[in-house]
Amino acid sequence: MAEEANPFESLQSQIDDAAAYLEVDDDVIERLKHPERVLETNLTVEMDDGSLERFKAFRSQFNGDRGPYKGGIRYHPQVSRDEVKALSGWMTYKTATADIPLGGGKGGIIIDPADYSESELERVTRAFAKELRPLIGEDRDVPAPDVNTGQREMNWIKDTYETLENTTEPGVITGKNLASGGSEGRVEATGRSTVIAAREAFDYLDKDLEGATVAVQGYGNAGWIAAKLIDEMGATVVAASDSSGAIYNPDGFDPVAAKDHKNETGSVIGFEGSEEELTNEDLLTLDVDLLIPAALENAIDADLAEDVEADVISEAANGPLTPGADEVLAEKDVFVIPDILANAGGVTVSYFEWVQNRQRFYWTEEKVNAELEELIVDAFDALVDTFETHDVDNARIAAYVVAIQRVADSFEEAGSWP
Ligand SMILES: NC(=O)C1=CN([C@@H]2O[C@H](COP(=O)(O)OP(=O)(O)OC[C@H]3O[C@@H](n4cnc5c(N)ncnc54)[C@H](O)[C@@H]3O)[C@@H](O)[C@H]2O)C=CC1
Ligand SMILES: O=C(O)CCC(=O)C(=O)O
Repeated sequence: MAEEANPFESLQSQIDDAAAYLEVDDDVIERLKHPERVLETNLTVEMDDGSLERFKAFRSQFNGDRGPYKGGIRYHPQVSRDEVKALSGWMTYKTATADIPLGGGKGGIIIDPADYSESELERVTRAFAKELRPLIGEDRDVPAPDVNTGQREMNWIKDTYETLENTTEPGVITGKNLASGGSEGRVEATGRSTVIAAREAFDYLDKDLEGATVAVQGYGNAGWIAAKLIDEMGATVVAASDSSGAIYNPDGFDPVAAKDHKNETGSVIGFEGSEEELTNEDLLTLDVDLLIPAALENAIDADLAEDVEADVISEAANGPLTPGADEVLAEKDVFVIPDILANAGGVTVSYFEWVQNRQRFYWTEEKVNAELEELIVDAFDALVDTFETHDVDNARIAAYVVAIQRVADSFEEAGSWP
């Protein structure tokens, strides 16, 4: 029977796996397995035809021991309270892995944006921003983009917040466009860290990235940029997918042309550089050197993991492997670079954006990318160091050992229980 993974339970089991290697008090570990608070709200919004529609929305503030809560806002029909809680926990351990002074949060609205006009989406977003207003702020909680949200939504949230607060506070949200106080390099940052981490893993495993074959599941912000950058590093992108299916060419294709095709038609399907169309499942089990899951949670469960043939997986998505898949892949010696490191580029450049907003002093793209490179390489080195010294089963556990220790240290150094 296929493994049914609740993302929040997956997060908690990842924490338990790592806690076994740590000398952190059980009560502190238990605290670090739950969000500090979760907002659940209903947005009632007027549609273009004058009718009213209700949307359930959430914001989970998981942990603020190391700094303001930080994490994206997702628009998707499958958003749920448990998914948002899990994503906010993963943010907590991601900011700790990258060693940036932020906590973890996440938000989401249960909505399929494809069903709504731009003006309806603007009203939904501004309604959510009103509900978020008492919770967010540059020193409290700083949202950002995630699945199906981007600069447009971030600009609306910033504008609503600043209007209601009668202030200018661009650091209340990141992932804005440049004219609204965004950072150079933020759009590319998630894909960039995914490939920097892959490059470091290939180096660590003594594998050649030049000519290595790559499959990318999900061709949105994270996936397509990862495809473009890994191609620039000399690897060959042979497969890509989106929610309509997958394209494949064993000789490789131009990832930018595939993206242009998706922009024009709405999907990678039908791209002229493809030799064959595959199902999404076929893509995940291709015999490639590197697999980049860049869509949603639970893409690979224990059953499917048995058929995975990639040597290295770099998780651009959050939570793409179930705990059962992790076990199977560890037994098969597949090197999995966990999401909390591989996709940490997004929040790291969000951190740079927040720093620039607060200083009102903006960096060049070269500076952003150089600082990002340094933090991701340092995080990878810390992971490898723990992977080797603690004799853990997989790289995810190593990343959590490092991250949980950092969060626990902040909590314990701040004082005692209330
Ligand atoms: N945008 C960001 O800055 C960050 C995103 N992430 C994670 O990366 C993942 C993707 O996010 P974005 O690229 O921002 O979203 P996006 O909305 O730009 O793109 C998502 C892509 O996944 C595809 N997709 C959906 N279901 C699929 C399926 N079953 N099989 C194949 N493709 C499927 C969609 O068609 C779309 O191309 C998510 O897990 C997100 O949490 C992580 C860190 C930061
Ligand atoms: O940029 C950010 O603050 C968070 C991005 C995000 O939601 C993620 O890393 O999953």
